[in-house]
Amino acid sequence: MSGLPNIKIGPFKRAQGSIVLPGSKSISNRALLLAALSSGTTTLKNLLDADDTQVMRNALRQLGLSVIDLADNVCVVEGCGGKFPVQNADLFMGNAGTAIRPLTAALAMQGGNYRLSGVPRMHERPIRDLVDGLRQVGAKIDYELQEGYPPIKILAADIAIQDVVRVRGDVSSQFLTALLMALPLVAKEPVKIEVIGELISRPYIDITLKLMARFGVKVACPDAQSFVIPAKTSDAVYQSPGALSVEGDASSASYFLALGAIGGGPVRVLGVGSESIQGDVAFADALALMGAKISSGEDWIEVAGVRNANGKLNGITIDCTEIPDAAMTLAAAALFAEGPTRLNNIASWRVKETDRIAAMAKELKKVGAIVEEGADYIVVQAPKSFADWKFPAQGIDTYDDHRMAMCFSLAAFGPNALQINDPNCVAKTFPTYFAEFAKIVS
Ligand SMILES: O=C(O)C1=C[C@@H](OP(=O)(O)O)[C@@H](O)[C@H](O)C1
Ligand SMILES: C=C(OP(=O)(O)O)C(=O)O
Repeated sequence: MSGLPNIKIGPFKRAQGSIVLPGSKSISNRALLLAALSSGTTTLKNLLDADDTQVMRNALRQLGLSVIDLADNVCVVEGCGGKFPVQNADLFMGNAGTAIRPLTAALAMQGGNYRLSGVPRMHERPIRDLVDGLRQVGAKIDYELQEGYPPIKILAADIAIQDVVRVRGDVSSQFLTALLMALPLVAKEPVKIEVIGELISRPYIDITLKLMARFGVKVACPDAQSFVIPAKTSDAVYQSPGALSVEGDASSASYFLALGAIGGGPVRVLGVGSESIQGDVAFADALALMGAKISSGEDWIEVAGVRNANGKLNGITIDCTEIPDAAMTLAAAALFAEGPTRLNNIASWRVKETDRIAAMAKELKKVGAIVEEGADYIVVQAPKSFADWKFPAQGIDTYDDHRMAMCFSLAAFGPNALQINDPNCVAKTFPTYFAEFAKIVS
């Protein structure tokens, strides 16, 4: 599909089948970094092969690590025991938040000189709260173009660990994740990280803590806003667990689960289920609230149509602060619901791959939905009947946002075929999305 300007899909009526999910982006990039920082060799299984995890792998290789890709998404990482072999590097981070933010923090602990940059949109995505946190322990970081945004330069500095490091958590949880993973490298004494104000996207912090524990570092959480990192007892803080299997991606699952509701199902996703450590599995609960028939096991979730006799979902009002990514799928599923769907607490959408609230609103209107947007919410009302759907002759624009492309594949269950522009942007987290989609729709 590489480079295709657009694809035309649908109209479809049925979705049925099962899909083996690619590995979780969030777990893959954390596991790669922790494996690199640990002592010992780690064999990562079911690692996500996509743009976001390739930029992390390439950066680690540039930093002097051995990161070897084997067949079947197995990757072997030779840990460096906390000190990267290369102390000067210019690293390209694409548009991967889970790469640039944690790496910035880890690099700031190294005493070397590094530059991190990305695609133009990355240079519009905030990093100030992380830089402010790192400066509290003596890190020297300069903004190259615009204050508060990449590209950034990390300059060699002596890190002087403090008892308490404060960080804001209301723009992105990735800043806290980055500090949590990096500060153990230098914590001669226990360090408390205090979150100032609201902490959004909390389930991603739980992923961070669970993975750190797998690599031998246990963080205490005396209250919801405080995290205590233990004092290091040896130079190599992180210990390789030997092998680590990456779960399927719960955000990627959301598109197929929604298809199982609007296309009758059953559609089963394999790789995430009741045992998942990812917050986005809660998408299934939101879909159940909309009237979908859901069942699940340890590592699978299935959707078999909807409970309503008319075959439609119900509109709901829901707080999305814990499922920022899968929440986009709810906005698209709302095209097949009776009554409005209101998604609250989604301000962070505005600083992700694109301004997702604006992009969603604009494209949903193109197919005939009635949409209201606010600073931190969106309300989506489906076209009243099939006759009220509009046909966007120029297609649906995707804004270089993988989730826009994947969400709008759902809209091919309306009355018209649909053109999706620049579908290849799914490569950020799910390069084979449209091939997998084609296998289950008719
Ligand atoms: O830590 C992570 O793996 C992520 C955290 C979330 O970002 P925010 O914390 O910025 O909401 C999420 O949207 C992103 O896709 C992955
Ligand atoms: C927000 C996302 O990505 P990132 O990790 O770049 O923040 C996303 O995948 O939806």
